[in-house]
Order: sequence, then structure tokens, then C-alpha cells
Amino acid sequence: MLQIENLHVSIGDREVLKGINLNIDEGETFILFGPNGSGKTTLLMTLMGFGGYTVTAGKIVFKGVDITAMPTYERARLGIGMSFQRPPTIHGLKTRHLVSMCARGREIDVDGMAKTVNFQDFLNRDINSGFSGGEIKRSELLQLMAQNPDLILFDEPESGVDLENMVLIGNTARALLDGAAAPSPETCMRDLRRRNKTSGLIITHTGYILDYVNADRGQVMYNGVLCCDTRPTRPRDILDHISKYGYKECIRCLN
Ligand SMILES: Nc1ncnc2c1ncn2[C@@H]1O[C@H](COP(=O)(O)OP(=O)(O)OP(=O)(O)O)[C@@H](O)[C@H]1O
Repeated sequence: MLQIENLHVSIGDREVLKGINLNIDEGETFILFGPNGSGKTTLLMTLMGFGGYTVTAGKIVFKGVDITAMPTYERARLGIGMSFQRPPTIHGLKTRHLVSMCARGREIDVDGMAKTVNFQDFLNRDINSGFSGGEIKRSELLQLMAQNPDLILFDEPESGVDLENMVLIGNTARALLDGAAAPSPETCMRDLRRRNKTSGLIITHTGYILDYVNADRGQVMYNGVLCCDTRPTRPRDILDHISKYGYKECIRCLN
């Protein structure tokens, strides 16, 4: 589904990503750990094609297409979606309108979808205007439901979320990755089972999201490189390792 080869990315004149190699298969969920400032968000923003992130070497291939130089809207059309850590407020754009736009002409039941993330009362508000941390995350999930991408990039889905909302957000993230979020009333179980699973790349500091999604593999990013690929790569094991020994231990294998 996604192949990243020797990716080097600079912001201004500073190199932030220093040769990332990563493959994510169809239906696979990959967890990215790493200390603050190590380059995790930079990787997601680069995959989504945002300006300011200059690829100086390497390439990104998605569904067999080299997307390294592709504009963001084409990547979204091709099937990449992202839940941002801190999405912008857009005054004058109602949430309902943005959610409809995410569906790109597909007929969707915006109110029904909003109900699944308890977001009906926010549809007529400007996007992210005064939204709390948990409301921002639910808004992001609603947009992803409407977009129905094949690869979802989640940047810290737990940040700013209370424990009760974490259950809702975690279960919705799992449903999205299982290809089972917001099925229409006509969707039968057989159709649900037939759907291809969505791939995921999730950044987490706390690991709360691991209680909900079926995380297959993980790695630690440290100072712009991925490490820990010779260690057990089960995300739980990595999280335990970080909790016990800290991130510094993860880079021992790089030396
Ligand atoms: N627009 C920018 N201009 C200058 N430096 C930037 C910019 N965006 C990111 N950086 C720098 O790039 C480095 C990597 O940032 P990034 O946000 O990717 O880290 P992160 O691993 O996601 O951190 P966190 O866990 O705190 O979210 C940081 O040192 C950051 O200050």
C-alpha cells in the first residue's frame, strides 16, 4: 500500500528526516513512537504533501504510484486521509459543509455519521472554531468517515481527549481501520466482511490507542531516523521498553 524509500526531508535549511524506509501493507496498522521533536509529524505532513516540507532525496509510493511530487488534493483523491494533531480553525466554513466536501460527490448521511461520534450539535459551527480537544478529534474522525480513505494517518489521536471520549475515539478509529465505520443501513454483514481493510499509520506517545486498534507493527523515530527494527516490533513491547528504559535505549542499536 505505502512504500517510503530513503526519505530525506528538510524544513527551511534544517534536515528533519534523515533517510526513512518504511513499508505499510494493505490493511496493516503501523504505530510510530518517538520523543518530542523527533520528526513524526513531519513524516505525516510530508506523506500528505503539505508545503514547507521539502523532499531532498528518496521517494514515496502509494498504491503503486510515485506521489513524491503530487499535490495534497491529489493524494487525498488517491486515498490518503489524515487526522491532524492541531487542525486549523476555518472561519466561514461550516463543519457540515466540510464533511460533505470530504465525500467528493458520494452520497452520505452527514447527520447519521455525526451521530456515531456524538457530533450532531456541532455541524452548523465553523470548523474547529472554539472546539475543545475532544471535539476537534471527533470532527477529524467525522471527516475521515466521509472521505473513506485507504490509508489513514493519525497524529496523536489521544491528545487532549478525556477518558470517556477516548473510548468513543478509539472505537471509531478501529471501525475506520476495519472498514466498518458508518455503514449505510443497507450494508449487510457479508458486504462489511468483503471490504478491504484500511491501512493506518498512527503516532502515539501514551499508547492509549493500542487498547482499541489492532496494531500490527511499530517503530521508534529518534532524531529523524527510524530505529528498533531489530527489536521485537509489537507496538506493546516497544511501549513497555520505552516506559522501562526510555527512548535513549532505542538508539543503542543504531550505534
Ligand atoms: N514550520 C517549521 N519551522 C521550523 N521548524 C519546524 C517546523 N515544523 C517542525 N519543525 C521542527 O522540526 C522538528 C520535528 O518536528 P515534528 O513536529 O515533526 O516532531 P514530532 O516528533 O512530531 O514532535 P511531537 O511529538 O512534539 O509532536 C522539531 O524540531 C520542530 O521544531
